Amino acid sequence: MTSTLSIHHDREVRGEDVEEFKPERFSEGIAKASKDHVAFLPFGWGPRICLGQNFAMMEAKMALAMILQHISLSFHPHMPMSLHYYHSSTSTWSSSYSTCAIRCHLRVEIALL
Ligand code: HEM
Repeated sequence: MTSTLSIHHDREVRGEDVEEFKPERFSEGIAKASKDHVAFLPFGWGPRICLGQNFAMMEAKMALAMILQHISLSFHPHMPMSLHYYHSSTSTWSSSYSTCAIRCHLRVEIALL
């Protein structure tokens, strides 16, 4: 049985900062987030791969969309911003997709209900 926890915390593959919360490590896609592009297996792999993978991803996107409806985002006027378009065919979740990643600092205002 493969240990997803040890794969996702392998310093040789992910670097010494593996324990740090750095979502920007995925800014150029899953394939470039580590030295081994197949070492990201949140839903397992092979014949016993998670049956709810697509459902879980859809739910996560819906939850994020619902949260974002109550948050106002604006670009920070003094922070640099870079915009990247990339295309990947190695995603676990889709055979092919195009994505735009904006690396910037945001001001977040949350509207309390
Ligand atoms: C973020 C959410 C989820 C994560 C990270 C996740 C992750 C996993 C992992 C790691 C496995 C084991 C795969 C393996 O043994 O190689 C698994 C199995 C499974 N998951 Fe999920 N899962 C999630 C959500 C769901 C949901 C929402 C459902 C159902 C609606 C679901 C149904 C299943 C089932 C039925 C299996 C067993 C598949 C089998 O043994 O053939 N999962 N999941």
